[in-house]
Amino acid sequence: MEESRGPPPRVGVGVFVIKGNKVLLGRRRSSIGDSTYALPGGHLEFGESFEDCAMREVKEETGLDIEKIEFVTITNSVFLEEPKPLHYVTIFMRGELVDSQQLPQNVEPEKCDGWDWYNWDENMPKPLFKPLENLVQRGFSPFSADEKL
Ligand SMILES: CC(C)CCOP(=O)(O)OP(=O)(O)O
Ligand SMILES: [Mg+2]
Ligand SMILES: [Mg+2]
Ligand SMILES: [Mg+2]
Repeated sequence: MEESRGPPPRVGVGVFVIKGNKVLLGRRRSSIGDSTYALPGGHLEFGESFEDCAMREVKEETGLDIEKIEFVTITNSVFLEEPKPLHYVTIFMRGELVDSQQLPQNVEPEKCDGWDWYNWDENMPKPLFKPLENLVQRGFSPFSADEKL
């Protein structure tokens, strides 16, 4: 049995907040993926559904209220370049603004440099957070996803 080279995998939830043909991204300030561009999202907490976690994390981080939340895809990401090795399974969800005019707020400036809207398939900011880069590498689009849990 191979000895463990890091802590047990944890579960993250990343949320594609969709506005027209754009998605919301922010540059992380974190021990994990510092200075990389990521979706709003975070750790799945005890007893939470994927939908509840998506709604909570988006609200906590951007102040946005989202609806029509659905599963889109999943990644299995091992972080070996971080200060300590980490392993995350990330559940990706998609949601739409309840109020299409609502503006994102940078509610946790200690964790994020700020939020902005980007076209998914062109001029994406770099570098992307590893789980998101994994999706780009495999040609994923949140606009055409039809993967089901
Ligand atoms: C590392 C990632 C895949 C899961 C955790 O995301 P996060 O660091 O944004 O976590 P929180 O928003 O819960 O602080
Ligand atoms: Mg969070
Ligand atoms: Mg987060
Ligand atoms: Mg959290």
